[in-house]
Amino acid sequence: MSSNKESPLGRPPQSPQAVICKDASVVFPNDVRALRDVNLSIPQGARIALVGPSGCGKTTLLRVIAGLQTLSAGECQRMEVKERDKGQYDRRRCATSFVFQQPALLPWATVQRNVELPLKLGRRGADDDLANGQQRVRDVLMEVQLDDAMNRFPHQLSGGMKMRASIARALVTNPDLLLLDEPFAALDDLLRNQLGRLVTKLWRSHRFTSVLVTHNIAEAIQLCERIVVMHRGRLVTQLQNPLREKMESSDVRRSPEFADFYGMISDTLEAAAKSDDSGDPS
Ligand SMILES: Nc1ncnc2c1ncn2[C@@H]1O[C@H](COP(=O)(O)OP(=O)(O)OP(=O)(O)O)[C@@H](O)[C@H]1O
Repeated sequence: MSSNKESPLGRPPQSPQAVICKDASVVFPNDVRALRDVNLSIPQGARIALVGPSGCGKTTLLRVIAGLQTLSAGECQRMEVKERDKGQYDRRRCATSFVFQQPALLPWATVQRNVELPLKLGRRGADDDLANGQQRVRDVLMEVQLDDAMNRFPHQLSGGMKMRASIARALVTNPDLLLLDEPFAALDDLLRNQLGRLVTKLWRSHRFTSVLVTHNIAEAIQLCERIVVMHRGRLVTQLQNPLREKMESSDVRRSPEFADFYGMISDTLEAAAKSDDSGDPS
């Protein structure tokens, strides 16, 4: 018997895991084993980072979590969301949005048109009336501080502005799950930090579950409560971020705890790489 009473937000109070992967494996047709028996649970509202060397399977795991990649074995479940829509309770699959390294904005459309695109394409948006959708676009552009640039075209934006437009486009559908695949890798450190702070601010107000793929250990520590270290398709270890209470403070990077945790992650990565050198076939 279920005790799923809806919370005031219209979501069930007891559905703690947003994603559960059990023994998930992916073998591509060219026999590359991109994921091997991955077991991963992601609580609702958590922020998880996937780190590891190039080719270790981070993007493949992200695609599995999104439901875009078929598994060769095992399973991956995403939460079902129950929410009130026009007076009726409706079950739907969790809404997922992606942010990629390339903002991939349509060059012939203004920022406003780019951001409203998912509402036009998606089922959820189609249910909204036009006025609501347009208000939502304005709200989200305000949140990413692009409201003044809504009538500009992508070629009239800086790299950081393009990325903010891409983040706005991901958030306009109010996703339950936000998947970020090296979103800031092409940007300089200053912009990377600014956008990291923006994503944290947006997480505070929207409370989506997020999974970040990054090669940047410092970024993983500043943006995520749990760091998942991968190597050759396996989860090597999952580390709880001991700095999670302080990770938003601007001087956290100068603290000894930051250096310790950074060192622990890079030691784990190095140890995994050494196991390759020693001929460990796993
Ligand atoms: N569609 C595909 N067909 C065949 N092999 C693939 C495919 N996609 C990925 N691979 C291989 O699967 C492995 C994992 O790739 P994946 O992109 O998940 O790694 P990654 O950790 O995200 O790498 P990077 O950090 O370089 O982006 C790699 O060996 C890659 O070459």
